[in-house]
Amino acid sequence: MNRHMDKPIKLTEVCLRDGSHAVAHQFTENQVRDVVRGLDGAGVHYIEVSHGDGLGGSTVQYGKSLINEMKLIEAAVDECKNSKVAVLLIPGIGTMNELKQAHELGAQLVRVATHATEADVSAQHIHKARELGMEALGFLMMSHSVSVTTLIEQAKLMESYGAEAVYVTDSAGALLPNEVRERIKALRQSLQIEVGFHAHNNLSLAVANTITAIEEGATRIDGSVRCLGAGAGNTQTEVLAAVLDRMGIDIGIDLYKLMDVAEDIVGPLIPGSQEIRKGSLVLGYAGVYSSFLLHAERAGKRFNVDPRDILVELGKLKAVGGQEDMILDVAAELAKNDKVRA
Ligand SMILES: C[C@H](O)CC(=O)C(=O)O
Ligand SMILES: [Mn+2]
Repeated sequence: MNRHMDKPIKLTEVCLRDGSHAVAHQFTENQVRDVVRGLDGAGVHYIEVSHGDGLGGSTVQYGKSLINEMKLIEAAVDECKNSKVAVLLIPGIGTMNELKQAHELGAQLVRVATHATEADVSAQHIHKARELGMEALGFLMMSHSVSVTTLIEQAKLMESYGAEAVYVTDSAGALLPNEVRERIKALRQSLQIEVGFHAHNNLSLAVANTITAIEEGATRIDGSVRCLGAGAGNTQTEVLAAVLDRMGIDIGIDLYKLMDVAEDIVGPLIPGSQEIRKGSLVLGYAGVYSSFLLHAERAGKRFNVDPRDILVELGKLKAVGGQEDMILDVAAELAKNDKVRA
């Protein structure tokens, strides 16, 4: 363990939840079963399964799932021998009903996600999860967009509701290593509970930022094999596992087995490529919610405008998760302005 760590690192694999954005929520039950079997065999601690926008996300606004997420959660639980199944819930998108259903199907942990200034809406879901006997963690999205002081205030609210950890969630992949360091350090100094970190790789900093977070004492860490996640994806789990191994930090995962899952099972599911391309780079550069990428690309085609212009505008407007409808408005407005100029 490193000098700041008082607990072992617990890894949550998010390729079946954050990665749901990258496959437009089209995972099949067999795909989920295969991935979970592989991850469980490699010793991954938690495997998150839900629609990309969390429980209840299958809507016209966020994208319809091919298969009902409850069926996928049930299948994942069925495949796990040691790993625990986690779910994500954004209050208002997911409700108590979905939380109870996921729990009855065997999900053992929920991450209650709110925008970084809206922690107060997580109270009842955190309480409910604890009452059900689930682990309940807070997830402060778009953490780059608020001051450290605000982040501390919001994290403390989640702690007061009973959260057992709070994550600095870099939804836009916009945080620089020094900004990760100051956020994790501040939360570690201000909270009694564990601190977590969730990265996106839009500026190619996900592994470096995750290591920085660990150095500052974060013990709840997210990764996605082959970077399968929104935008340029998350911290590539198998790469992180190799780096941690080189650093002498044992997280109890079989590196070769994890590499094989990445190569043989998850790789073939990836529709495009998770390399950093102009769209995902602009997400990190302009500080835009990573799951907006595919929506912006579609809107760009529909209105014949450059998706980068849409994303930059959304960054200026400080759009937050849940405001996906703004993407079409912005694209339509840009198209109108282009016509006026022409
Ligand atoms: C619902 C989002 O996709 C949650 C997340 O993974 C993030 O904000 O990043
Ligand atoms: Mn994410």
